[in-house]
Amino acid sequence: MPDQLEIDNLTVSFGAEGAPPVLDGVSLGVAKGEVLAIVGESGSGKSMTAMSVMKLLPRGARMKAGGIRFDGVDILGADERTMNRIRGDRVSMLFQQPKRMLDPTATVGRQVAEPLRRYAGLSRHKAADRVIELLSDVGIAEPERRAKAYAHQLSGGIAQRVMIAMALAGEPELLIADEPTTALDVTVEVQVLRLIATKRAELGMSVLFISHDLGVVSSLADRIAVMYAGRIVEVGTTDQILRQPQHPYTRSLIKCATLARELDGSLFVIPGDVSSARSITKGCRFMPRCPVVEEAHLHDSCDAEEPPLSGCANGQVSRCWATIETRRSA
Ligand SMILES: Nc1ncnc2c1ncn2[C@@H]1O[C@H](COP(=O)(O)OP(=O)(O)OP(=O)(O)O)[C@@H](O)[C@H]1O
Repeated sequence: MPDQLEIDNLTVSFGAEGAPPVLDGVSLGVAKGEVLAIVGESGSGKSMTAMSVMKLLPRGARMKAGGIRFDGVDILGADERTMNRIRGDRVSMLFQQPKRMLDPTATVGRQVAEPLRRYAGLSRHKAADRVIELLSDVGIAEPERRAKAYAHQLSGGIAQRVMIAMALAGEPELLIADEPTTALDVTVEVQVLRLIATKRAELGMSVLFISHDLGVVSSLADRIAVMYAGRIVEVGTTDQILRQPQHPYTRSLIKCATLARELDGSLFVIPGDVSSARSITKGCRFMPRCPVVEEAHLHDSCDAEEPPLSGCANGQVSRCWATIETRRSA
């Protein structure tokens, strides 16, 4: 059965012709009911991937190649009417700054009711009742009182619960969550992650979850895709990625993750800078920061040619010459 969401060789650029793409040949699939996390440092292309699925790329972005299909619908070829229906009904999105996403001039109740009236065609009265059910369903105490509140009267955690209520109002088939807990403190973050996991199980929806932190996604994701400088560098089940990471970048991200920090109390930062990596057109983009290139004596290979995404028998794939060498000699 084909995946519910299929991203195939997606390439996106900004600026002058010939500028290095911000997404370079990204291919990913999300099966129905699956949680796929995309993880990588800031600037790796996670949000661009998510916005491409919603066909909401910023002005100036050029899609150069590739295709996206959602439940068989060609997203890139779809007209605005089809896209509005998909966005309003079948695919919902959660963002990092929930308070900024809410309209400061309208009550919570009015904002949650809006999609119910517009897409589900509920009467004002029925929508108001449904709003209270939805707010209560996402764990908001005193939903009648909260429905009358404005965004500035909510904590970050309650605002994100309101956004989740809005996102789930139409019972979407796919939820795209772009760093939805980054602005929240740790206790609230855990609650929101649990809420997303519960709702995913209840509704049987798929989730594309974006984060810079492997620790955050470890409890929620079925599979993890690791991105670096516009490229997918590793994909595997959550267990494979956390227990047997193949790519040195994934191993560095594991060291950076909150879970690892909590265990040994130290903060790890990957040495070097990601900013120029996209303009590396010949060799491995991670090579200037790679901790294994010297010890594996692979400098020439890594410098000469970008490694392909290549797989183990268990389905895990990664883009690293050292891993390919190890597999070859095993
Ligand atoms: N409007 C824009 N104009 C030009 N370049 C952009 C624009 N938006 C994003 N980019 C480029 O695309 C790259 C990928 O951005 P993206 O937002 O997808 O990264 P990300 O992995 O989601 O990081 P973050 O967590 O910081 O959002 C950025 O490094 C930036 O250089």
